[in-house]
Amino acid sequence: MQNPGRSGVKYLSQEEAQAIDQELFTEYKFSVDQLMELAGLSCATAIAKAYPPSSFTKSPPAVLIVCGPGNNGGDGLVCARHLKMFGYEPSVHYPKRPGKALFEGLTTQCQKMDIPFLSEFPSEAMLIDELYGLVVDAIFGFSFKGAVREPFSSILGTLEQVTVPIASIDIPSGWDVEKGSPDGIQPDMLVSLTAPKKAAQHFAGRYHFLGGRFVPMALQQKYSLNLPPYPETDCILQLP
Ligand SMILES: NC(=O)C1=CN([C@@H]2O[C@H](COP(=O)(O)OP(=O)(O)OC[C@H]3O[C@@H](n4cnc5c(N)ncnc54)[C@H](OP(=O)(O)O)[C@@H]3O)[C@@H](O)[C@H]2O)[C@H](O)CC1
Ligand SMILES: [K+]
Repeated sequence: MQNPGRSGVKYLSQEEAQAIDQELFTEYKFSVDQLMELAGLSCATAIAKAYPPSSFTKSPPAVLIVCGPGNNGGDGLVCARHLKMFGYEPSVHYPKRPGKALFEGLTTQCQKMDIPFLSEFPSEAMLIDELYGLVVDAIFGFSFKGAVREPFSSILGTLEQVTVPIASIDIPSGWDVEKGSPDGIQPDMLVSLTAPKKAAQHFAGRYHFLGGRFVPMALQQKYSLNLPPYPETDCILQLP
């Protein structure tokens, strides 16, 4: 087996993560909506496990979800909807919206569930700490490359200074997908989808979960993912 992580699970290169993603769509005929729903539900479930509403210092448990322009941002919108169902009070910042029906639909669903969309990102980290007990980072996933462009570089600059925990979906945003980023945001939680990416080896937060229990066994074997067994019917699994 190549490149096994601490739990024996394989840590994927950017190219492998994108190849598996493509294969799920082209060969296995999943639709993006299907996998995004399962990915977002996994993230909300992991959050509820690590940060139950009772652990928040303020009630209602307010969560700020920052969504980026790609599918990672879509996972964030799905996560926001499920968090609301779980009793949290999510607010979304979604500054760069792709003009696609999938994302418009997810946005409408959130709006109709009274999830506010903030037009401006709070400029001060202190303000975020005062208003929210958790930040969900759904800005970039495994397709991120190069230097961060605006408006996300300012947003990530602010997030580097917040003291409330950050939960990152799939990759801590701004991190090189393989090498990580010692100067970037340092999330308290990482939910790796399908399988962890190489950057996850630099994750030093408290909670690393695996989510997205949708990879057929033949595909797991083709890429030697060596995924640990999920407990019973759970959609998430905590990695050591
Ligand atoms: N198989 C799975 O596990 C599934 C995972 N899902 C989630 O999807 C993401 C990957 O989604 P993808 O759309 O391929 O990419 P990203 O969300 O990472 O982001 C792409 C957008 O980001 C912009 N981008 C890239 N680099 C930069 C940068 N340096 N600065 C600013 N913006 C950047 C890019 O913009 P362009 O201008 O280049 O077009 C893209 O718009 C995966 O990580 C999971 O979270 C699926 O939901 C389900 C299947
Ligand atoms: K992310």
